[in-house]
Amino acid sequence: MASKNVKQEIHVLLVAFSSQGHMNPMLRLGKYLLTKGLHVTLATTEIARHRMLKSSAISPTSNSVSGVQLLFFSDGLSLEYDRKANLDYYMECVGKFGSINLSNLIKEHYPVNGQKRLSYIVNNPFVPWVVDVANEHGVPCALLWIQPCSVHAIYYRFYNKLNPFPTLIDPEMSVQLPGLPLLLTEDLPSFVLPSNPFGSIPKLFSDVFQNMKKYTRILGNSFYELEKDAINSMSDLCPFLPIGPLVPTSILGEEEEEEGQDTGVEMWKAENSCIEWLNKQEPSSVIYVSFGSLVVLAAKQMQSIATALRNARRPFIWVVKQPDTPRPDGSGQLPTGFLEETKDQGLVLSWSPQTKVLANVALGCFITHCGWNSVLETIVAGFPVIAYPQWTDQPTIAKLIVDVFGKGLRLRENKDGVVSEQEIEHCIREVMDGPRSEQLKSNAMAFKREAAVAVASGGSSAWNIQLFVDEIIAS
Ligand SMILES: O=c1ccn([C@@H]2O[C@H](COP(=O)(O)OP(=O)(O)O[C@H]3O[C@H](CO)[C@@H](O)[C@H](O)[C@H]3O)[C@@H](O)[C@H]2O)c(=O)[nH]1
Repeated sequence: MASKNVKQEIHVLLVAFSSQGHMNPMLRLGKYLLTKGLHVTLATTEIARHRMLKSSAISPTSNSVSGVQLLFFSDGLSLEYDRKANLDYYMECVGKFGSINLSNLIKEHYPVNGQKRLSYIVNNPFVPWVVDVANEHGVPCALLWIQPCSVHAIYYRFYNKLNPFPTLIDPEMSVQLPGLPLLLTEDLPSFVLPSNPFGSIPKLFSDVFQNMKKYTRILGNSFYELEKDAINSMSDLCPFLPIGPLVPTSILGEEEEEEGQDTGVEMWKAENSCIEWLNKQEPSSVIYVSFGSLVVLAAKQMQSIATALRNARRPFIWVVKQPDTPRPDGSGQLPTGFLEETKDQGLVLSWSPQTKVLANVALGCFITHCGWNSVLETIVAGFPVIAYPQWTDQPTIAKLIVDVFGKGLRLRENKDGVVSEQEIEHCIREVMDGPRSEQLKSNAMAFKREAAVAVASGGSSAWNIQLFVDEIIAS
């Protein structure tokens, strides 16, 4: 009883960049910490609050999700400012104003001589300045790395100049790093390549990876059995503590939470009626296509996906998220007539309840941009994927899917930079019922079982979370 009272006085502050794919793993970590009796608050920028109110993920009077308290601070920009179109300036403002405003928030909510003592801060890599704010307040800070450990291992070696990376300008180059398969240019995270147009991200990562020592722990949204070679390869350099997969409890096969409280936030309103439609489809028959929250595909690419889906003559769900501002070049738009031609075959949604879709037995395969949350969700759900990576960590994740996890195929672009309809149709056939289908499905099922073991009591991730909780309590 005495130890429970001690735990109840321990407050942990999680700080995340405001996108859905960044906040959700943090919230799921927060939920684990809550179950251990800690008090947990998640802080992010005001723009997230604005989007969550719009999608009804929170109400104007609520200040918590799944028991995790929410706090918001300003990034110094107006809510209307087009952050996506000005990424470099946006990142600069988040760092400059976010650090001042977060520091003030900490002073206000955890006053030095007050009742609430802030014991620990956890931030994600896209708000790296948080570790300095934590130091300023004398609070230990851990990093939650929200991409694969393999990507962490590449960046760590690249930004600390530990391994000879050949001239990255050479399109024929390859790099062999410990614990990883041979990586070609097409397999590397786009931010290390000279073609990367966003100056702010390499600068941000360079700071993060040269300053890993500021953190007490590097936690990771992965699990040991999934990336053991990469995780082992980092043990002497910068130990990585995998505590994932941080996915909703419903897809993990644990108890369902209340509607809308599945340990996550929804920045866009999901079209839940698709579940009823899915329930009417044959098992393992449906192709699910989604490219996450950020990617907008070129008009030609939309055309070839549309043709491939129509020709595949299988049921499908395609998430086509409308860009915030319509593009005059037609990117992100469905070809004319597609909806009418396929109305008896499939559904096009502007946003899906993805984790519920992936948990449905009707799902056969997922054509994905390889966002790490989506890929972890398919690992837990246990079916194969078709990888069409676009940027950032996605090329490396596609490489892992094909060559390390052995649970999917990668779409190849033609010389015009487009994946043809024939290529998409071919991969769909291969994954659904081609000669390699059984092996891909069996590998996918094996990782599903391993993921379930990792998070269950006594499993590798459950063990690591307890280790971290013990460190927080002892701090
Ligand atoms: O219709 C949809 C589509 C997606 N999702 C959810 O949205 C999240 C998307 O996350 P992710 O798959 O990681 O994609 P992004 O939002 O694109 O994620 C960004 O952040 C990830 C973590 O850093 C990186 O791995 C990606 O490359 C980067 O694009 C997932 O949880 C999905 O379940 C839905 O609920 N409905």
